[in-house]
Amino acid sequence: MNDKAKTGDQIASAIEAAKGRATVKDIYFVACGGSYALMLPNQYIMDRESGEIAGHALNAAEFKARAPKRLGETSIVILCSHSGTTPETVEAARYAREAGALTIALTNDAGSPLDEASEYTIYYEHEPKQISPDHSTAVLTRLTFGILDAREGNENAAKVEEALKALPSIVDAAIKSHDERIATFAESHKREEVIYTMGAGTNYAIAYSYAICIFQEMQWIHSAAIHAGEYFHGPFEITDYDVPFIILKGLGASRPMDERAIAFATQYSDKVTVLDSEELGLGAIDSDVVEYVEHMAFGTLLRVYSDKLAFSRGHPLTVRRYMWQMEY
Ligand SMILES: O=P(O)(O)OC[C@H]1O[C@](O)(CO)[C@@H](O)[C@@H]1O
Repeated sequence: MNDKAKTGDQIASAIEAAKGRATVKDIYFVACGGSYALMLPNQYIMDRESGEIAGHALNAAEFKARAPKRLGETSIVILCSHSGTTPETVEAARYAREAGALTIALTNDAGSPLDEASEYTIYYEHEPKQISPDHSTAVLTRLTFGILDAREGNENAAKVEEALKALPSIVDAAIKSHDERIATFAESHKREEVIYTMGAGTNYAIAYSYAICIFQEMQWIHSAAIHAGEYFHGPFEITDYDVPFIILKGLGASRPMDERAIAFATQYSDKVTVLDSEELGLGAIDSDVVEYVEHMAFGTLLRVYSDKLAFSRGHPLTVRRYMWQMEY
């Protein structure tokens, strides 16, 4: 169990360090797999909220291979690895630190190689079927807004803190209200060989992590995350009456993209599962910031969906053929 007071202090220390830098031009959000997916909404936040600092979310190996020319003392590199051991992420931390960047790591494991390699570390809580301000994705959002506020002043930072406090009860209620739908989804999809996911804005991150971590990695179901705006530029050709999709409908700036994709997909496929932020109760969150937190509600709810699906398929979420079983 994580010490919540400690997480708050660690976030504050990292923000203080970011404030202390003479100039900050870039924040690189660097990780692999599920932890990389957590980074994507933060690039979105930087694009929407920062007038001075550019945000870049990158896979850790890509970050090092790309060797951004601007990387240096004007950079903050935020890394995340749940285990703290993913070699590419640890290596990225070392590389960024050597380049003079401020390195801030998020991990669930104190004393891990990532912790050792980074200047600042923030430990987070982990309970996939719940959300709280101390869960990884919320901690990252607090850090991003904290840095934004410290460097530029940000009028949405306080609203985000409030939204994160309101989120747990909204999500718990949404999970309860989906009880029957979760069971129906699991039974009706247990023999599917392919399930696509779709989203836009911050919710694309959830579509992506669900496709690569839940369907491909943990269920060995073929999948791909389709950006709702990109759907009409190739992927919609695979739509058919028997092709399943999960589509996330947000309340943010991307909602029209979601609506367009849902209208088309539901016309030609009989197997579209739509999760709507509004219907989940996210309408109660301040409309200025709902798009920065709604992906957390989708992520938590979908994790409950995957538990039930895994049970119906008789394929536990913990089984791997290759990951952690061999050299790769
Ligand atoms: O660096 P982390 O967060 O420990 O991730 C390790 C692995 O866990 C996952 O995020 C999910 O199992 C994978 O995508 C990744 O390879």
